[in-house]
Amino acid sequence: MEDEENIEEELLLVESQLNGLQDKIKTLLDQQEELYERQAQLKAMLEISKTSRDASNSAPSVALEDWSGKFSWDSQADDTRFNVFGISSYRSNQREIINSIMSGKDVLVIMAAGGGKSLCYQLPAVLRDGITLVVSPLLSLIQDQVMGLAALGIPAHMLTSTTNKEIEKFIYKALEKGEGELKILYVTPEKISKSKRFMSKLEKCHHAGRLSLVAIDEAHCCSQWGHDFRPDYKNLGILKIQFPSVPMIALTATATSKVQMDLIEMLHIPRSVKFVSTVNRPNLFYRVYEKSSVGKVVIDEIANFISESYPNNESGIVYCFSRKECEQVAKELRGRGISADYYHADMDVVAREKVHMRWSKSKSQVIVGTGGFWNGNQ
Ligand SMILES: Nc1ncnc2c1ncn2[C@@H]1O[C@H](COP(=O)(O)OP(=O)(O)OP(=O)(O)O)[C@@H](O)[C@H]1O
Repeated sequence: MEDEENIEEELLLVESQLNGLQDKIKTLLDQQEELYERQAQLKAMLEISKTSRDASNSAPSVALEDWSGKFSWDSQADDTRFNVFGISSYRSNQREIINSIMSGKDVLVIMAAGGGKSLCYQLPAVLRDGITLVVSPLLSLIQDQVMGLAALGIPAHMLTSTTNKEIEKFIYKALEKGEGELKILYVTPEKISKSKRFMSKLEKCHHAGRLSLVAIDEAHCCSQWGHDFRPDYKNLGILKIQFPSVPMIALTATATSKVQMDLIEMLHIPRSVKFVSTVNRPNLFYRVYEKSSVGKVVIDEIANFISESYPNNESGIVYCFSRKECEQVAKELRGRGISADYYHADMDVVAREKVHMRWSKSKSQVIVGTGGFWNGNQ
């Protein structure tokens, strides 16, 4: 009897010790989880910090000053800049980039959005004999560029799924036979990867010595490490393989050193001269507002923010996560008197074009879009 009591007593003691241990184990496991989480955060921070240091430390492969000296085309370039493009002076790196292309180099340009990348290939396109091929990912952007160039009197066309037969015929004749006036031809990457007919005409153009320059806009789309990888961009390497003597310029606003290395490899431009301009844009700032949990209130707040902060109908973009949300938010904003259109990947090309055109001509104030609208519309 006494034995049993002793055993029970000890059992209670062991159980209480076990409970104590369980608590300690739980605390330790919680601690371990927290440490793992912090370890992952610190590793990610280190990776980001290294990547951005590499990007800012990576000096151009040829000293900048080598490209800012005197060149035989200086006066012609100045004349074209001023009298054709209406630009009174170059911005940072533009002249050097233009000089390196005019010298026949391949060039990689990393320049902030709105920094003036287009001039870097459009001006050499005008100066050099022959046709410049520009690959750009978005139809609406291409349309803007072609309209802008036409307004400057520069013969530019686009060959895309929306191009009519007559223009297509004109472009093919210009490529194949050098007939008609064509200086800059815009295509989407699909044209390069999917149209054998186009590639054969381009080959003929090159063979006749009329392909003067290849420009790859939004070049970060080549890399699957970039934020906007496009499978068709992966095939653009064919251009350097087929036309090795034609200088190539790859332009982007955002590329980590990993993306830069990737796109240099994919486009086959290992000797490219690299120009990195600052991505610091002091005119941009973030402001964070607490979001209400009530959907209607959120829309009211967005609508109030737009009408109070932008009373003169200045244009802007509202981003949403899903396509359905874009449509709903645009509708709600319209209901509150704000001219808003939605834009997302489920819409067909014509509908997207229409929205982009309305927005660029200030016929609608706000685009409600998914991330896809960001590309090229910064
Ligand atoms: N040297 C310059 N002086 C004044 N304006 C310029 C100069 N270079 C370019 N611009 C103007 O700056 C604007 C932005 O240029 P551009 O569209 O080429 O920028 P971007 O770098 O291609 O931007 P994004 O990445 O958004 O496509 C255009 O209106 C262009 O005419």
